[in-house]
Amino acid sequence: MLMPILQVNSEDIPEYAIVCGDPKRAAAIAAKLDEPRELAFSREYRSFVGTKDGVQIAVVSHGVGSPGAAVCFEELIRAGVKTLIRVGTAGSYSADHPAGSLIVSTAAVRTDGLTRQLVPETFPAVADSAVTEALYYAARQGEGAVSKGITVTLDVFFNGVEEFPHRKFKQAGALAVEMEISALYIIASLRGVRAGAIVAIDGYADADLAAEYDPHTTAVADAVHREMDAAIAAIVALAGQERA
Ligand SMILES: O=P(O)(O)O[C@H]1O[C@H](CO)[C@@H](O)[C@H]1O
Ligand SMILES: O=c1cc[nH]c(=O)[nH]1
Repeated sequence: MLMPILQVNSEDIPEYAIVCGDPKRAAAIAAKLDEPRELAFSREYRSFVGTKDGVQIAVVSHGVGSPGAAVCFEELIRAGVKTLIRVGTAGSYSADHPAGSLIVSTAAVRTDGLTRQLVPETFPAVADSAVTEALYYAARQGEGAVSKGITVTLDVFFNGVEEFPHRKFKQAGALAVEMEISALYIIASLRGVRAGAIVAIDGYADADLAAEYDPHTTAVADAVHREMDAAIAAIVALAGQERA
């Protein structure tokens, strides 16, 4: 069956998928797989499939923001994906997590517009525990700092006249902010599949992003490569657990 927006055939989509915002990052992740094959490039959604240690993995970009990303997650699940891992970037809430460090997201604050139109506001956006543990273990095999904790999903990147909500979420224990994980966790829960996410810190959330945002430093690029490797290794480990 052809997925109308991703333009991929369900026959080509395996049970495991890595998703990320940037189509170029999707190509870089696919290049780490054996025999990668591009399936489609439709709108912001660039789709590949390849294998690692005999496990078939799809890699698909979802663009920026929860509504567009939700379309990607929904079509992948309809096509047969049972485990999704997001490999993203995020702004840090503290000097404990500087640019170049990694955070595995255990749950997401739902400061997005999409998920409140899917489930009640009291419903939590939580990662699958097995996926989270596999990601955290795999990430710690690489060099560099890795933490796990709550992340915030927000629709706003460049602020307007309203205050960002970062101060109160930091005080409550959140570690970083990005733009799609709550959608991933809520949709995974709704559709009965499992999901997890890892993000590379690319700066501080309370910086003036319009003036200072630079996700193209060597430290960030290295962290993105470490999180790509961690996601692939986590999927190979999860597939091994399922076979056992
Ligand atoms: O690096 P990605 O995966 O795109 O993630 C983050 O970067 C984008 C903002 O620049 C948003 O999509 C945010 O969630
Ligand atoms: O949403 C995002 C993503 C990366 N960095 C940020 O500061 N915010």
